[in-house]
Amino acid sequence: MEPVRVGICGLGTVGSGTFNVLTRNADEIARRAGRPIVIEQVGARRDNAECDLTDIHVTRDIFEVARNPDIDVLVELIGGYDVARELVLEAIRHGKHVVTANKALIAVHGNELFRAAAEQGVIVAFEAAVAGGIPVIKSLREGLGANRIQWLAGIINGTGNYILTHMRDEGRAFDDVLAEAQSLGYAESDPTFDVEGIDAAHKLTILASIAFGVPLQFERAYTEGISRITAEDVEQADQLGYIIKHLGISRRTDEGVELRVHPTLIPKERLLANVHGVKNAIEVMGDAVGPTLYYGAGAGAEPTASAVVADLLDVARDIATHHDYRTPYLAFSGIDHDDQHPPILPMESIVTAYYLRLLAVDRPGVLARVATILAEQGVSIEALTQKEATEGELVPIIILTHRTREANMNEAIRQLESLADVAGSVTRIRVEDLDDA
Ligand SMILES: NC(=O)C1=CN([C@@H]2O[C@H](COP(=O)(O)OP(=O)(O)OC[C@H]3O[C@@H](n4cnc5c(N)ncnc54)[C@H](O)[C@@H]3O)[C@@H](O)[C@H]2O)C=CC1
Ligand SMILES: N[C@@H](CC=O)C(=O)O
Ligand code: NA
Repeated sequence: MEPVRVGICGLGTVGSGTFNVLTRNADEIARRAGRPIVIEQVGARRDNAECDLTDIHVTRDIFEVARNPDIDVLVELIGGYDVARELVLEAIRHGKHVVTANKALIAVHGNELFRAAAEQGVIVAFEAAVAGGIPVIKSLREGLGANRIQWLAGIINGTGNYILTHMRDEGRAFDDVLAEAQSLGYAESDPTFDVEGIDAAHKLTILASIAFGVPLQFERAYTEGISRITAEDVEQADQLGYIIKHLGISRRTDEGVELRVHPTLIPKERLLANVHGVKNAIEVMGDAVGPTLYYGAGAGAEPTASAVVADLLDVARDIATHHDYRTPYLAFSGIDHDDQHPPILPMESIVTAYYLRLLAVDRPGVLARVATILAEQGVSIEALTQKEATEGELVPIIILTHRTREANMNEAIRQLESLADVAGSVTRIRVEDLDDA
């Protein structure tokens, strides 16, 4: 059969990994695809010493790749929103299939890109965009197709999990571990995307669309990062039998779909509590299959390349299939035209348990006043501990609550912070038992 001709744009961490995996495993990949997958052209600002570019047609103009009549598939690995969007739209206009690892692009511009691709009848594949090498998109979109998905929760940022793991286990400083994650090629070009939860929210947006059949709505995701987690909270969580992980959570309720990314206390014995370093894991609950877990490297050159090349194999197999008979981009047919899909819920309406830490003046009646405020908001307390005074006259109070509405918790925290007995702000970390697992 005719080879599939690939143009790779961007030769950084993932671009070089993709180049090398495709080259090294060319024979194995050709046997799987039933035809060779060949690198016809590379678009890169500069060569990369990791890649042997002898005999490769290299251009400094990535748009030349998008317009090259000898290219069947453009692989977009430059990252970012705007140029990547232009590049992919240009490739689609020229009838090319597209493979991308760019979650920012798919989460923010995906609805537009899929419309354009459907009009041209071309594939846009993006397995590498969520959880790097873990084939979670394929699993959700195809393997779990029989199920009504109930919820999914995952560690979906490798850099963030790497930082949390090494800070906790080695007592190292945040900035020091972040620099290491950057040097290993895990971090985004703007690492605030990793540490402030934006990258995880991009990925969760994509997972939720595929799980629940809703259009991509990144702007509705609640996003909170790991930069404010303190060693003290890690220690308190540990004493209570929990570990703090940065989770993306999406859940179907009677009212709509939750879409939230935030640090979360989870019981130490849960599988997700034991996912460390750059590893990612996503737990998916289906009504028929029950809980399933997907685990592996969430970032890095060759793990991510593994997903990019798997998408190229899918393109090679599906290239001759009419667009109407291919798997839909987001797993459900006609998401765009279907206004029956559930809404994304505002954060105020979610229901979860909470860990609270506050500093109070050590005088009679303080605990009663704290408990009264919580009770008036309908928040019931599971455990309350008053610690030894650490800061002058101030004592830390740690509270675990039962499940309650976020709006009630917001009001309770507002009132607690306005008490004369309470110093500074109240730390709030959500608690999930993931108890169907
Ligand atoms: N690094 C990782 O572990 C993972 C990265 N991704 C995604 O893969 C994509 C690429 O990420 P990395 O390889 O880590 O980034 P990178 O910064 O290492 O590589 C990007 C490359 O694209 C080149 N580039 C950017 N704009 C260009 C232009 N206009 N013309 C020519 N070259 C251009 C840059 O010079 C750079 O070499 C991003 O969308 C990222 O979010 C996804 C999963 C994992
Ligand atoms: N920066 C991302 C890369 C993979 O998506 C991460 O750390 O997870
Ligand atoms: Na993946």
